[in-house]
This record gives sequence, C-alpha cells and structure tokens, in this order.
Amino acid sequence: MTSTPTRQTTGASLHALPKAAPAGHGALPRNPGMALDIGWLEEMRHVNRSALERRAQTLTKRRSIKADNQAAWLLRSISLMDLTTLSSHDTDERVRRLCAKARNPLSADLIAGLGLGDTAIRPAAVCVYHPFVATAVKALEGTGIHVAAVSTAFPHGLSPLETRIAEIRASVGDGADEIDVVIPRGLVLGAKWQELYDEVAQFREACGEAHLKVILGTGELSTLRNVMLASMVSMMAGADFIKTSTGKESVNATLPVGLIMTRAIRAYEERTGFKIGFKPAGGISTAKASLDWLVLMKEELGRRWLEPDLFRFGASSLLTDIERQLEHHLTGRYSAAHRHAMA
Ligand SMILES: O=C[C@H](O)COP(=O)(O)O
Repeated sequence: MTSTPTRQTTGASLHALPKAAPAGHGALPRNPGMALDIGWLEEMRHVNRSALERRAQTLTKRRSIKADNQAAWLLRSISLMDLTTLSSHDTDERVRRLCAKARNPLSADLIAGLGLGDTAIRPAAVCVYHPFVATAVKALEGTGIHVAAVSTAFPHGLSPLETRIAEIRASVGDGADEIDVVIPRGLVLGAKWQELYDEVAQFREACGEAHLKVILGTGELSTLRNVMLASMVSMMAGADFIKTSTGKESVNATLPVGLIMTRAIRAYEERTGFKIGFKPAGGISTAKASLDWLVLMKEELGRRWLEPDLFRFGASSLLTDIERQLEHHLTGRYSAAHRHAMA
C-alpha cells in the first residue's frame, strides 16, 4: 500500500491528558465528499495483512500507561462512547433508563473519589433504533449528549433504497444528531463501487445537518482490501465517520481492521485536507480493549483523533467494565458487574 505509509513510533503510550471537548458538531469543516476516483482505488488494492497483524500486536504489547494516568484515560473512553442499545427487546422505558445512565454514568462515590468535582463526564451520544429517537431526544434534553440513530434497515441494509432513505429522513425529523447507516455488503463483495458511492451520497444528502456514520460490516467483507476500498468509497461519497461493524456480525471490530481504516482516513486527509471520524463498534466490552483502541488512534492518526468529533466507541457494555476498573483504581477491590447494570 504505497500511499498510506506506517507512522513510525518508538513505543505506544498514553500519558497526561487534557479534558475532552464536548461532542458537538461544527468545530471542523465537514467532509463534502469528492467524485468517485476509481484510479485511486486501484492504487489502494495492495494490503499486507500480516504486516497489519504484527503492527496491531506491537501496539498493544508495548502499551504503557502509568497507574495515575489510567483513570484519566478511562474517563476519556467514557467521553468518546456512543452508549448503545440495539436489542430486539428495546422499549421506551429501557431507552429512558439508558439515557438516565448517560446523564450520570458514574456514581457519586466515584466522582468524589476521583476528584472530578463539577466536571461532567458523559458519553458523546446515545445510539438507538429509529423508533426510540424521539424518546432519547427528550430524555437527553439540555445535556449536549447527541442522539445517534441506526437507520437504513440496520443491521443488513437490504430494504429498497427509497425505504432506507425515508428511514434516515424520519430519524432526522425526530431529532437525531447523527445517523449510523449500514451498507449492503454485497455491493462491496461484487465490487459495485459506483452503486455504493451513489447510495452513500444519497444517505448523506438525506442526513442534512445530521452527521453520517457509515457502517461497513467489516467482518462480512471477506478481505482487508475490501475494507480499505469500502472505506475510501464511503469517504469520497461524503461520510463524516466510517464505522467498523453493527455489533451483529460474528466478527466485529478488530485492531487490524482499525489499522486499515485509520490508514484510509489518513490517505483521504492527505489528498483532500478533510478529517474523517472513526468508530470501532461491536464486541468492545472491556476497559483494557478501550485503551488498546486509544493507543491505536494516537499512534496512527494523532491526538486530534482522541476527541468525540473524530472518534467514538460503539458499545453497549463497555461502560460497566470501565466503572468496575475505576472502582478498583480507587478501592483496590472489584464489585460484581451487576452492581453497575445499565438498564
Ligand atoms: O454500534 C454499536 C454496536 O451495536 C454495539 O455492539 P456491542 O453490543 O457488541 O457493544
């Protein structure tokens, strides 16, 4: 892969950490997209899987976070989270409980023990199915926490295009700030790049001011090369974020996939000047895993990608483990996970 060289680093580390900016849109110029450039895709075809796997191992093995810094980085993981419920048994009440948790993700004991004072540590967004957007918008009023909706026939993306576009418009109409769309994986597997580009461009248009996150379903794209090409086409068509997975595939967010997607983001910025966000999602359920992802972002794209306008975790259970680890940090003991149940 000639156009996306590896950034050379001497070791992966997370040290002192300034406070995260709020999730709000507007600080960065938005990606307008560009014409589909098939020639550029051709240049991106060569992906060295074993080099990416080695790089992923190096990043996590050599990570060092001093104990004092660890709590700060876990708090950052909370600020970068799309706290998610995407269950077949979701209800308005369940979504309201999740929003209450998003308003107050940490117990008073933890807030006091960590010396947080009035500093509000909250997830960047709550992510729900379309029918619960209005409920979440109401429950989060005044908090600055965004509402993200999964639209376009999540998780498979296989309803008629006009139905998927209507779904986006309905979610925006109900007040969603962000729309997470899924692509039909068949368009990638069949190398139908023009069709994929046209669909994503129409999704972007339907989003209006809401930001567009494009879910690739990487575990179903067969090769890392396909992940690279789908990432590039999505950004060319105007994606604000590219996202790995729905959480419903048998393989979800992996570090090698994260590496290829962040390198696509770097290549796109080098060519166009626009910074695109990244959202690994699916199966990220431990505090340790969240730190691995933060190391990857810092090493591959730099500190700017540790802010919620450029990085999110899509996660339904990560917050529970972070709470447990913060409690352990303070008391030296672990409490049972059920004490931190979210909904
Ligand atoms: O987009 C977010 C994912 O659906 C969450 O997946 P998870 O339940 O494995 O954390």
